Amino acid sequence: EEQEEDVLRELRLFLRNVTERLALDRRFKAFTKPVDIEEVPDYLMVIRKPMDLSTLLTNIDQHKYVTVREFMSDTDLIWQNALEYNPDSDPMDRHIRHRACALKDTVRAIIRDELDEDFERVCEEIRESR
Ligand SMILES: COC(=O)[C@H](Cc1ccco1)c1ccncc1
Repeated sequence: EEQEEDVLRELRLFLRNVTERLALDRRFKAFTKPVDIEEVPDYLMVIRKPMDLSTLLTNIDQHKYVTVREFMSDTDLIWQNALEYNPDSDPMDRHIRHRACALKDTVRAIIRDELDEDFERVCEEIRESR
């Protein structure tokens, strides 16, 4: 009902704010847009589910996320894909992996500090009711 839509609207505002703050962080530049398949032709053979910050914003606007947990599953894809596709010891791979780990830690810290657990519980109840 209307109160549920108010909750989901507030969820989308929170998720947009988090995503935009991540996209402004220079460390996460490589995560702002989909990996360029022309530049990396084998990417889709290695990575089954690409994800990036611009796609998160599109998903938010398409009402894909009803809980923060669902949003976190997609943010986890971003850094997990980077660790998987860039596993070597050369400096480039080490650099993107360090940034991937920074993205993981930053998202978790924001959610821990800024998400009220009662709010997420209400979102989970809406999810289960649908
Ligand atoms: C999330 O970004 C990536 O996984 C690409 C993979 C990639 C390899 C070559 C071109 O792009 C990346 C971009 C920048 N620096 C390292 C790796």
